Amino acid sequence: MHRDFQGKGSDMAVIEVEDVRKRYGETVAVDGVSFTVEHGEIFGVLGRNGAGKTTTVEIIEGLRRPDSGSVRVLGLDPVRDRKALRNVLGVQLQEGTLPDKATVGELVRLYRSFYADGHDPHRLLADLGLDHKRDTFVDDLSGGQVQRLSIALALVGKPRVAVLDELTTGLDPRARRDTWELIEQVRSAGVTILLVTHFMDEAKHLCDRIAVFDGGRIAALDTPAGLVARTHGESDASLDEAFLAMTDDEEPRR
Ligand SMILES: Nc1ncnc2c1ncn2[C@@H]1O[C@H](COP(=O)(O)OP(=O)(O)OP(=O)(O)O)[C@@H](O)[C@H]1O
Repeated sequence: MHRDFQGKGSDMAVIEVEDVRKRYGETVAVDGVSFTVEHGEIFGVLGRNGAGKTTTVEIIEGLRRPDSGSVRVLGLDPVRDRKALRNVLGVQLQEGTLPDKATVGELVRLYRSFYADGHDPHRLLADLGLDHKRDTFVDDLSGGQVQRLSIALALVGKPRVAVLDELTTGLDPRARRDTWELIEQVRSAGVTILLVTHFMDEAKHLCDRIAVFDGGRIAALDTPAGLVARTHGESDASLDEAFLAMTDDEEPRR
């Protein structure tokens, strides 16, 4: 994996989101969201269903245009510079988007061919515990194996930025731990990671900072420990409790 950040200086923010807004008809999905993700960070995006996470992430990936505001990824505009971005951004596809009648090996080799540089498909599949499934059709994989394949496809092009959505949904406890370890290795190789998750233990374990989305806005942005301290002072409350306090409409917003 690359150790060098071949960018414009590693102190530059890798992802810059500034006052992004997006409506779908009457629904305000994203309502003035701003944040930056630094090089080498694992940045978590947490929030209840419908909080605006996917819309924000899809705007970062260039799949949707914001109504207003701006986004830069490694200095690139995700819509205008989509081609250039494709070479440096790895995206984990959602379940159901992979062709059923392709094998694991075929897909990883195909995705590898999209990039000038990349990981060895065999090695990557071995790291993800999928080497014995190389000749298996996507159709015949378990849910957890499809999930691991989607991670392989996001990483095979040695991206400098990876967007991982529901990273470990459907994985058993052992596979989750292995995946966390892999993500930590990917980060230590210099990859910046944006992680959308519903799992508090995952956010606490992996993320340097977390943005808590609520009603299309960022309700809080801090380290996992900082989020707990905001809502529960020095107590040993969990991140779950902090999250509930920050996103519960019955409670005063902090
Ligand atoms: N294509 C669309 N057309 C209309 N409304 C949409 C569309 N996509 C999302 N929305 C609405 O925008 C709001 C934000 O949705 P979004 O998918 O961004 O939230 P989310 O935080 O990712 O939710 P989840 O955790 O359930 O995936 C929701 O009210 C949702 O119903």
